[in-house]
Amino acid sequence: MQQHRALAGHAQQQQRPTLQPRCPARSIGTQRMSPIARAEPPKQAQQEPAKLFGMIPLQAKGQNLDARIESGEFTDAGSTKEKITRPLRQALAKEPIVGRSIARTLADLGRQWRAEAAKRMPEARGDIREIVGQPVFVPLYKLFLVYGKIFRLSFGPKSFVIISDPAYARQILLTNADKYSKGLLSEILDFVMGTGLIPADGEVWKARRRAVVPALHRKYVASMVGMFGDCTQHGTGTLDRYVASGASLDMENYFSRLALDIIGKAVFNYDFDSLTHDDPVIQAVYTVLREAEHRSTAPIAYWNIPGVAMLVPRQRRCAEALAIVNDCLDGLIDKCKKLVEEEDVEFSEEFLSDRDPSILHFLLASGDEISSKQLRDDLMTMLIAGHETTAAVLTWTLYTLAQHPEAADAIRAEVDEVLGDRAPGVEDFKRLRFTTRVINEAMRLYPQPPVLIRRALQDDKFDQYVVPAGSDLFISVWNLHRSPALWDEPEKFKPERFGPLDGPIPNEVTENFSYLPFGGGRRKCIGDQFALFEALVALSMLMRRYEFTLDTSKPPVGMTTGATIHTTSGLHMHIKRRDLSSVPPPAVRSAEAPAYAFACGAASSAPAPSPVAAAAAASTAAPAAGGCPFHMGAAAAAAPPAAAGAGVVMGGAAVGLGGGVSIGPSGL
Ligand code: HEM
Repeated sequence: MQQHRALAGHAQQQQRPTLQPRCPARSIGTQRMSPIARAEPPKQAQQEPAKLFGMIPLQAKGQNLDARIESGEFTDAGSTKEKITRPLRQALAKEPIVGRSIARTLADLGRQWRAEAAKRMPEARGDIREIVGQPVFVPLYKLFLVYGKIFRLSFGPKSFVIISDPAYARQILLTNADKYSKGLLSEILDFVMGTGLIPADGEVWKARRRAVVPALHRKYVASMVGMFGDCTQHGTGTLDRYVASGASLDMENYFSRLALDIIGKAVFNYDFDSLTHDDPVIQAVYTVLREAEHRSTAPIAYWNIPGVAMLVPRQRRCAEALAIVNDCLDGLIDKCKKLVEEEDVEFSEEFLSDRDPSILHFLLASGDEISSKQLRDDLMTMLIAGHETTAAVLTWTLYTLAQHPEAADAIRAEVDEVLGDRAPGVEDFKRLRFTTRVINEAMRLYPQPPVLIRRALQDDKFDQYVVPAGSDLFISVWNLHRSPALWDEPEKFKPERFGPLDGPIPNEVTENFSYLPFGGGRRKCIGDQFALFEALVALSMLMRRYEFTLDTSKPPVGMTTGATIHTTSGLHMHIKRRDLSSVPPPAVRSAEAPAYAFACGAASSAPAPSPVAAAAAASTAAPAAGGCPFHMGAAAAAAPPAAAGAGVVMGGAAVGLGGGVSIGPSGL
C-alpha cells in the first residue's frame, strides 16, 4: 500500500509531459501500424535538458522514435561525464607535457565512467498517470522497442523492472524461480484468493500445488471434455435466438458466461447456468472479479486505509459480494463433505466420482487435511484463473478469425471433416490441428495475462545488470510474443509460424521461452490442457454451426485490461447459421461420441450425456490416424500422391502438407 501511496503522491507533485495521450489501445488493437510508426516529430527543446542527466522523460521518448533509435541513442547508453569531458581530453592530448598527462588521467577516468554506465540499467521515468487508464502493456511495448529487453520504469521513488527477453524470463520463471515471489499480485489478490495457488508463495504454495495438481488427472480432463461439449451445446440456444432476431450479440459477454458455467461445474460441481439466467451468486462473482481487476490497475490502494472500505460504495458492494460467494462456496464444501462421507469409494490416483467429478470432490476424497478457508481460497483461485482467461482466449480468437475469414473457412473444413455434428472427444484433438494452431496463434497475439508479476527475494543478475532484492518485476508476455527480434512479422496472424501441423503443440519449451501463453517453470498454469481443450471444443462446435461477422455499427474493438485483455466495449457480432446441406459427412466417425443434431435444428433439446459417459466415449473413440488432419480428409485421400506433396486446397486455404500450412487465396 505504501508503494501505491508513494506513486500517487509523486503523481500529484510532478507535472511531467504525458506519454502518448492518444488512445494507444486503439492503435495497437487495430494492428495496422506499429506504435513507432505513429510517433510524432521530435521536440528538441524538451529533449536536451533531460539528456544531460542521462534520463529522458517518457513523452520525449515517445517522439520520433524511429529517427532516434536509428541514431543509436538508445543502444549505447554511454557515460554523460565521459562524453562531456571527451573534447577537453582530446584538446589536452595535443599539449605535449602537462596536457598529455591530464589527458591520460581523463582517459582512465573515462573508461571507468563508461564501465559504470554500462552496468546501469536503462531507465524510463514518468508519471503514473501516463500508464493508468490504458492497457498497461501498450506503453510497455513501446518502451521495450526503445529501451530493449530489460529496463527500469520509474515513477518517483517507485520503480519496476520490465523484462522482455526469453532468456531472462526463463531465469525468473525456471532457473532462479526460488529467488522470486508473486509480490504485488499477492497483495492485490489477497482479499479474494487469500493463500490460493496463484498468490501463494513458499511452503503454502508447495503444499497446495502438490495437493491440487493431481486433481487434474487424465481421466478428469477427459470427463471434462464431455462437459465442455454439453455446455457449448446448451449455449447454442442463446445463439439461435440471436440468429432468428438478426440482432448482434456481444460474444465477449457470451464467452464469459460459457466459461463461468464450465469452470463452476469443473471446480465445485456448481451449475451457474449463467448462459440462460442471472442470479445474485453470478452477479456477486462478477462484482468480485471486477474488483480484483480494479485493484490491479488502481494507483492507490485506498481500500487498505482503515475505515475507507466501509465508506466507499464500491468497496461495500465488494464486501457484500464476497460474503455471497463465500457462503455459496461454504455450502458446496459442506455438501461435498457429506457426499464423501456417504459414498463408499476407495480413493485412487485417478479418482473420479460419477455423481460429482469436480476438483473439490477429489480434494476432499483425497483426505487432504486443510482448513475450509484454504479450500475456499483454492476454489476461488481456480474459479478466477480458469474463467476470465479462457473467456478472453475465445473472445480474441473469434475477433482474429473475423479479420481472417480464410482461416475461419479452414477451421470449418477441418471440423466438417473430423467431427461433423458431434462434439469432440479427447482423441479428436490430434485431428483438430489447424484449429489448435489458430488458438495457439491467437494466444500469441493476445496473451492472457499479458504481464506476469514477480518480486525479487534476493539480488539477481541479468547480464551486467543487478536487480536488487525487493524489486518488482514485470515479465511482459505481450512484448515477448510480439518482439520483432523473436518473430517474423510479429503483428501478423500467421498460424503456420509454428511449423508443420503434425509437429508439437507450441509451448514455452518448444519456443524457448519466447512463447508463454501458460507461463513457464514451476508456476506454470495447472489448467493448460483443460483450457486448451475447452477452447477447442467451444470453437470447433461453434464454427461448425455458425458464421460470425463483426457488427460494424458498433464502436471498433479496442483493448483494455485488468488481469486479462478485455475489449473496450464488447465484441458485437452478427451470427448466421451455416448451410450444411452440401457439406459431406465427416471422414472420421466415432460411433460412441455424443452426436448433436446441429444441422437439423434440434440442438437445444439434445440430451446431455453425463461427463463420465462422455469420457468413456472419448476413450473408446476411433483411434487417431495421427499426423496432419488434412491427410485424412476426403480431399487429401482423393489427391494423387504427387499433388499431396504440393499442397491441397481446402475451403480457400492452401495447405502445404510437407511444410506446414499457408493460408491464402485458393491456389496459393
Ligand atoms: C486459456 C486459459 C488459461 C490461461 C491463458 C492461463 C494462463 C496462466 C498463466 C500465464 C499462469 C502463470 C501465472 C504466473 O506465472 O504468474 C497461470 C497459472 C495458473 N493457472 Fe492458468 N490459465 C488458463 C486456464 C486455467 C484453468 C482452466 C485453471 C484451473 C482449472 C487455471 C489455474 C491456474 C492456477 C491454479 C495457476 C497458478 C499455478 C501456480 O502458481 O502454481 N488456469 N495460468
